[in-house]
Amino acid sequence: MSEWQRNIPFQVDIAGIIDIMGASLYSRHDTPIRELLQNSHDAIMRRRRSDLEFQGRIDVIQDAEAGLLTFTDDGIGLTPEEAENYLGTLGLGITGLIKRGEAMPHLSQGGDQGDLIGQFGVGLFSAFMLADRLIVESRNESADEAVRWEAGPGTEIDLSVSDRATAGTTVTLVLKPEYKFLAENEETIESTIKEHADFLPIPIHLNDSQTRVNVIHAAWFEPSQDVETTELALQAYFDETPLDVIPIRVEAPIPIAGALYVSPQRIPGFSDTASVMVTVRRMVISRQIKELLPPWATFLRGCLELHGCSPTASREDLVRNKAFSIVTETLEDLLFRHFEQLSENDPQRMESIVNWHRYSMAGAALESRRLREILKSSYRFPTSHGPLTINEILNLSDADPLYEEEADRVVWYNTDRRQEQWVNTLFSGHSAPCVHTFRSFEESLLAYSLADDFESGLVSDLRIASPSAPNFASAILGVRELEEAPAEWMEFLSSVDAKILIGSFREDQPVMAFLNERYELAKSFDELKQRGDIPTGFQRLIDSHFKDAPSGQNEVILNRNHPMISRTLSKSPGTPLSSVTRLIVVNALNSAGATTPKPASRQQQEDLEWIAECLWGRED
Ligand SMILES: Nc1ncnc2c1ncn2[C@@H]1O[C@H](COP(=O)(O)OP(=O)(O)OP(=O)(O)O)[C@@H](O)[C@H]1O
Repeated sequence: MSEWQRNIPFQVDIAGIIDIMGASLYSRHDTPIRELLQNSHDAIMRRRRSDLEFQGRIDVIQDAEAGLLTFTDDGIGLTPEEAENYLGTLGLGITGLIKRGEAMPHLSQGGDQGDLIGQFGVGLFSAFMLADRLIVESRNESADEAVRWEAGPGTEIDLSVSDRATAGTTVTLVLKPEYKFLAENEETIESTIKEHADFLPIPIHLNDSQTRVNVIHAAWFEPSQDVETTELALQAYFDETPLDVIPIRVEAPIPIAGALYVSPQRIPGFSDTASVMVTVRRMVISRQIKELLPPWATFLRGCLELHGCSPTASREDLVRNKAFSIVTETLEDLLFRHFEQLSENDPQRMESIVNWHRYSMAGAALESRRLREILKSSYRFPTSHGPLTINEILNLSDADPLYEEEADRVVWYNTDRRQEQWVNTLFSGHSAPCVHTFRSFEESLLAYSLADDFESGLVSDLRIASPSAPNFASAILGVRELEEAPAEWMEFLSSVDAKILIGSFREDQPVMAFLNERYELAKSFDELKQRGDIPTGFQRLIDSHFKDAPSGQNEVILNRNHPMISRTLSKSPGTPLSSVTRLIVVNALNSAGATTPKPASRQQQEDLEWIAECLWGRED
């Protein structure tokens, strides 16, 4: 067996790499345009270092006839050696070397001042996604001659002398047939430039037009922002009227600049799609960076420059690194402070913001105590006493020492929309309100907000407005001597599917019926479940809701003070009068909004026949 060892260089199949870039790295076909604008930007920035007055300019020219798209800048340019070393080496670029502090001193000119965008040395190659051939003609400002560099994705590179007279670089894309439209359609290129480079601090001109395509200036990036100007700028740029503007300028622990605003658009459900635009060194990275803002702030829009964050290689997202988490923490704290101050200084505006985005805020407040504190004075619940904030509800809910020994405050709530009117009537004579929480997250928000108070030593009891809740019957309904009905009556009334209680009321009513929404809900879900109609994700949600708050039952109180009921109860079930009572009970539940269970409907028929028979006698 012969022994051998060889040292071979890595082989890179450029055409294959370009395929990968197109298919996996970049999600859009216009990415190479952004990359080339970025290279021009970096070259101009490097030239500005030696000439602070230098403004620079980028020109994009479409040549429909020849199928060419060219990018020209008057930046620092490349020497023939630099073109040879850096243009044709995937993964190596002067920009990246400068940023990493590895560049020769004459290249870095004072080191990275943080204004260069490139870093990976792959951007130029992305042009092969669109082009069969790429031609770079460049002249370094202090070089004796200009250079021409030409290559196709799988070809050798041709280097030659160029007759370019001025400093700068022109990159020409000989477009693939399927991308020829990029040389023809002006609007496409214009919107791509705006999409990515609207705020780049260098004018970009298309097809020799006098006016630049990009806006460059945005009021929200100004070092000393004027809120009103920022508001107008946001309004014009995002085409909506902000409900509130939050100018942002943080230097430490990480620089964040820009402005956010409360959108007047309602965000459906608990959406997690943030729509804040992010720039890094003014190049737009994305209009939808996820997880940047806290989950409760989905109603915010705006634009932020995150100088300290690193774009991913595709430059369509940010790397989730330490800097990113510092930015998210800083932003969350800043937003909390903004809304806390707004609650103090302009409670009405805060209330209207909360009202506009109430469901996303209430849902998110379940996860955040600090947000709950803000909502306590700005989130209005519908109550029997009109819309009230939690603070107002608490102020009105002092416990009556006559009935309550343990609780300092008792907050009554109702979860069933169908009994809203009825509950409002019951509470109208009381100083304490009844809070309507028709959505389960509102019920949880109320419960969590009361629980937050326990730490301060206040015991607030949250009770559902139903006869089984302690002291409801006595304190609110004025029902005395409430007790469960004897077993024989429970049995007799079992088909109505409700808990049967007996009590004495002041009013001249035979029965009172209370619905329990959860019970009705649970019944409907049970039916759906049996039919297999509920998607598993939804089922899990429902199960957890019922686990946290077990379903109760509808309830009926028979009034023993009512002459007919007292006569009925004085005998055993089975008399015609007891059948009349059963009909009245079903009717009371129906009037409250409950549906009649099937066995009760059947029984209704039998009850009616039995009563008729007793009235007229059996006809043979
Ligand atoms: N218009 C230009 N003017 C001057 N030099 C350029 C120009 N375009 C490219 N270069 C040089 O070519 C190198 C490679 O460019 P490329 O776009 O591949 O990578 P990059 O810009 O360094 O990094 P990234 O891939 O992150 O954009 C750059 O670092 C720069 O030195």
